[in-house]
Amino acid sequence: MRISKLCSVTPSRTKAGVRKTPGRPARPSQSDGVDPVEVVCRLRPVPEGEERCVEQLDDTTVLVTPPANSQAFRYGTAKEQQYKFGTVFPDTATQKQLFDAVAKPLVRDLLNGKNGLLFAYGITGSGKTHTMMGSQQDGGIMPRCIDVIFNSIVNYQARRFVFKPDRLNSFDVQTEADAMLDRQREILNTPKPGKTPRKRRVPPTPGGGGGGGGGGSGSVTPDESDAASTRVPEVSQVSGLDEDNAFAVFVSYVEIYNNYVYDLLEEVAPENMKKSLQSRMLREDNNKNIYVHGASEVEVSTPSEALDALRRGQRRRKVAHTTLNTESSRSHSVFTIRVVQAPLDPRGEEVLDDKALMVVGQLSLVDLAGSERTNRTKNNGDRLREAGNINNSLMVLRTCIETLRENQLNNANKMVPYRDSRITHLFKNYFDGEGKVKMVVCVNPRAEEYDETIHVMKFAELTQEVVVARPADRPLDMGIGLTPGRRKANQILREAQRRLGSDGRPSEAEPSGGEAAAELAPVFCLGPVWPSMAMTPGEEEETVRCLVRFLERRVQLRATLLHELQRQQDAFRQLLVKTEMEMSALRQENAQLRASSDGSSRRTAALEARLASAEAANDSLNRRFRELNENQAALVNELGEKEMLLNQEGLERERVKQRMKTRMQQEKERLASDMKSRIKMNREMLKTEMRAKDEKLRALRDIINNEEAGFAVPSAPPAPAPRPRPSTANETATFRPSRSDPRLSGTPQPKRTVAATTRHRRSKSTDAEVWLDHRPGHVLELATIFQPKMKKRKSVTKLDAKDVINDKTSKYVLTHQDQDSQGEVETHMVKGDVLPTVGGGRAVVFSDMETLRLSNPGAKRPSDELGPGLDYELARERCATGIEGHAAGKRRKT
Ligand SMILES: Nc1ncnc2c1ncn2[C@@H]1O[C@H](COP(=O)(O)OP(=O)(O)OP(=O)(O)O)[C@@H](O)[C@H]1O
Repeated sequence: MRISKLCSVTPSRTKAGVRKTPGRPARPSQSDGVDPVEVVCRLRPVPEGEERCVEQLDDTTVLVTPPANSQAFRYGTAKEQQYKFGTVFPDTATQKQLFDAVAKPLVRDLLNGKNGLLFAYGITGSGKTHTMMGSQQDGGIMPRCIDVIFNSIVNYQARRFVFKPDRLNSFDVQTEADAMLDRQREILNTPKPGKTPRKRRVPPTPGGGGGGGGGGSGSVTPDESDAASTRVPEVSQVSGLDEDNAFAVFVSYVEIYNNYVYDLLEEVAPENMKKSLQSRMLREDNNKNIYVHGASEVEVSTPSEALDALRRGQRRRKVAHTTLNTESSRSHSVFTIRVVQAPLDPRGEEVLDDKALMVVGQLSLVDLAGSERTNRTKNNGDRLREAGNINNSLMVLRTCIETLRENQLNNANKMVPYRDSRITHLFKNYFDGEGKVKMVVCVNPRAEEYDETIHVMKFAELTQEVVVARPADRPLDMGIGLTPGRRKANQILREAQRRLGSDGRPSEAEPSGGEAAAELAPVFCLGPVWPSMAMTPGEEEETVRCLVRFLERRVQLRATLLHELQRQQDAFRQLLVKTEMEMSALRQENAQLRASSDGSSRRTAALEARLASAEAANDSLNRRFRELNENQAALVNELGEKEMLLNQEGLERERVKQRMKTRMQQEKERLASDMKSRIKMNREMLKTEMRAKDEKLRALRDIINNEEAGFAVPSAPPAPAPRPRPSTANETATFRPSRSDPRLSGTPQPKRTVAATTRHRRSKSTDAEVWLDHRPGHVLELATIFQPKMKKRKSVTKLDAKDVINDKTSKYVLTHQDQDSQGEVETHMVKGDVLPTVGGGRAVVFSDMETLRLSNPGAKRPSDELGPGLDYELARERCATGIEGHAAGKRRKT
């Protein structure tokens, strides 16, 4: 039901001096058939010395000051703010004061057949449970409501099981016989005290009403019963109830945990106690009221039975420990009290069996779970999921309230998302105008709680701006023509019958039959009390006249009553006849309907079963969906983390690469410079070696020249040694011995009369060659495999001119032995061609030198110094340098 009217601002909301939130709309007045949601604020005590952020300014206003360590203060968005509520209860306010002001009017409404919703809202640890439950000695709203209800209906309670829930959110009236059967069944089903030693029945409280029968749910543990005995009950009551009605009280207790509804009063066998409860569905009854389908509704006849049910449910509530509050409620709990009343029959004896005459009032007392920040409570796993669900359902509650307010302000018809959360879905009827809504905002004034308290304050203030339609008064007097005072008349009659003996006379024990008659008088009286009949002399006539008048009035009244009786009897008879006729028609119709109803029932049962399985499937899909969502969120987080790691690794790899590059570059440069210096050193060594060898050759030439006096070999002055030049790969590959080197040939260069014999030429005339093998001094015979090949030769130790100057000798070889740098014997064979000179002489032109050397392969040779890592280019260069150094065409045999 949409509330379209908005009304003027109430004076209390526009009090001077109060800084209001800008743009706040006017609050509707109550004269429009609507009531605003009543919001009161309760501050909880703060330990001495702790910093506060909430102060009470007056009965309706609080001042919220941001502390320096709050987020809002840090972001610079904080400022002092005043909030106004219906009433502000200071931290010294008692439970009774709060109950009288807030909950008692709702109990009055309940007993008059109206609905009410009261919920406690606030952050974790702000005192919601304390406000709703309280302690044994100082009960909160819930136990006080129970006490006041029973205090008020104690004399008008229906017998147990007369009203029976029909499991479709309504009640049936049973006949006294059926109710008695149920009572007997209950007694039989109640465990015997001997079988359950840890539990015992609570004796009914004195004056506990005419319930009789005792409750099956009334068993408590000794501890609880002790606690009950120390309980201080609320003694007040509500007056003005219809005494001719019979009342019964039913309680149900459900919790909404992770957006599932559980029945906290579900009968569970002790062995199954630890199994989790089955979740329940929310359904709409015939009157479009939302209710928890299949939730247990327990009839309670005494406050202790009701409190026992409350405690039983609380034991099952999911209470988890968080770091904020050691006993924090992790679920929303809804304790619902339903009071059923129906008129007694004309005799004042039994309840009229007519559903239309029945009136049911409902009061829902809700302890919401605390809103909390997950990072502050360090929740994880299940607790984190709980926190998410709690915050989500509270968020939906806020959204519903905001949408309602918006609709009412703008006369719009936006859909209110009641169904987004179970808690709002369950409250839908209240906001649609089926009852009064009140909210107790519990506030913990500690400065630490500022950031969350401010959200609670804003929401609470906003809630006050929502109005709900005032429920129409339900006619408790059904206008069915029943005589008022039936209950009392019946009681008196019963009392009189009890006092009268079986013979209809007053029993001996009774003081007098007259007293009973006197008590009956007010009920069956035909007029005022009899006038005095004492005959005072002189006033007899007057007395008689007065008596006559009295009797005439009485006779007249009697006649009127008789006439009325006759009229009523006639009307009744006609009604009976008519009813009888209708009854027979109805019977026929009933038979037809029953037949079709059976079919419908079967179809309904099948549909119900399908619905149940669909709901179960839907439930599990929802659960799965939620799990998948959670998994997805977790995976997304994980992915993000992994991507971050990858990025970091990439960066690290780049850094290492860069470092390696730099090091490689440095190493390369170092090696290059190292190599250069080594090469330089080797070159120097080779040059030195070459110089030494040149020296030796020169010495050899000198020897030869000296030994062969008269041997006319013109010798040219030694030419300057050619400057070593850097060799190239090509030069190495196309190695040509420098036969023209004047240092070796000893041929006079300027004349150039004789061409040096080439090896090529030599090979062609090998057979014709006659060698002059010159071995001066002692030559060691070496076991070399390679031996000079000289087919024709003449060996001499001392050279004679005629050995050379003849026509036969064409080749000359000088064998010379030496010691190399390793101490090995090196045999040098300096070869030359014996060529005729133009003067008719003979000249030896040195063209080749062969070196025979034996060396130990294990011994270290100078070339090894180059090391294993010697670069090919470097080796080649070094060889080339060596060859270049041996400009005389030296060949090495090893
Ligand atoms: N008005 C008060 N007077 C004295 N003590 C109080 C008051 N309000 C709260 N407390 C104490 O503060 C503590 C926390 O209160 P309570 O459990 O009621 O918080 P809560 O809002 O229900 O928390 P949660 O949402 O976690 O269930 C309890 O020990 C309670 O006794």
